[in-house]
Amino acid sequence: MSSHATPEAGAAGRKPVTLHRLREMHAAGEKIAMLTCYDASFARLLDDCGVDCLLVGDSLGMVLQGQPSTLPVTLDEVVYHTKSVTRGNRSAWLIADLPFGSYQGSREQALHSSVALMQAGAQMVKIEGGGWTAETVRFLVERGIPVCAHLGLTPQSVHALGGYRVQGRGESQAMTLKHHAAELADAGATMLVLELVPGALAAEIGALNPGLMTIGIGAGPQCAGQVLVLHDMLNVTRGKLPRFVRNFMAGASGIEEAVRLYVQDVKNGRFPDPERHSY
Ligand SMILES: Nc1nc(=O)c2c([nH]1)NC[C@@H]1CN(c3ccc(C(=O)N[C@@H](CCC(=O)O)C(=O)O)cc3)CN21
Ligand SMILES: CC(C)C(=O)C(=O)O
Ligand SMILES: [Mg+2]
Repeated sequence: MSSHATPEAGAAGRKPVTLHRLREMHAAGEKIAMLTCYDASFARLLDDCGVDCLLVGDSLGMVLQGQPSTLPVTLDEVVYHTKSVTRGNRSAWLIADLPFGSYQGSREQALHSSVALMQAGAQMVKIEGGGWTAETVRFLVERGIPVCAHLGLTPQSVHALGGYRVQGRGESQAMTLKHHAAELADAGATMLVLELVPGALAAEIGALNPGLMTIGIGAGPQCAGQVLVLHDMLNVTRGKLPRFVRNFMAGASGIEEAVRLYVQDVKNGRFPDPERHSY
């Protein structure tokens, strides 16, 4: 198991990805490649393949635990996986999801939950929803916690939304989404995951908020970056997958090549395909 890499060197000896570096990439038009990650072994592999950001997503409830939604996931569970990912990761930027029920109670609850994630090794927390969340985002950002917002299909609200459906269709829904994005940007969010929204709307939100790095999942190619659930892009997930997923194992010799292909195709704009993976 000997390695000739220096202890602090990650993918091809890259320097740690910082918020400063991500902003530079964004300004230069270099796409940000993000994947979900839940354990130390994959953290090392994804980091070695040049994935910019790892997300300890509450999707772990579905892909690791077999739950029917992300709602049963607890803060302690996300903390546990964040600690594992932190140990395996060397240089990728590490984001952890605030799970359902860990931030809605009060700004103080959101702070306590975020502290737990940051102490587990996260460098940024992700919070679902718009409107009331803006004041929580401001509270966290003022206290030194970088925040990624999440709009569009917010899976913790699946029962309120009536299923995993495309969001922001129609003029009034699109207006609300744009309004929420602007409020979150003003509150100090530095990233924004846009899930299952029309590509044109995602592009518009990015253009209207140049300080906000938009990360799309089923939101078209005109985002600052892309994210997928690891098990989906590695063709591990069984059953019907959302149309925005591409199986990167097809045409790859193994997991490492599939991940490198993902990074490459996000960077050069070949993923997502505006026809097949967008709405
Ligand atoms: N494995 C996994 N991958 C994910 O991307 C994911 C999760 N789990 N869990 C949490 C949410 C749920 N997600 C989903 C689930 C289903 C669709 C889906 O079936 N979408 C339809 C579009 C429906 C419409 O047109 O309104 C599709 O065909 O893509 C999308 C996102 C995304 N997230
Ligand atoms: C799919 C991403 C954006 C997520 O929130 C998760 O994996 O939980
Ligand atoms: Mg999530």
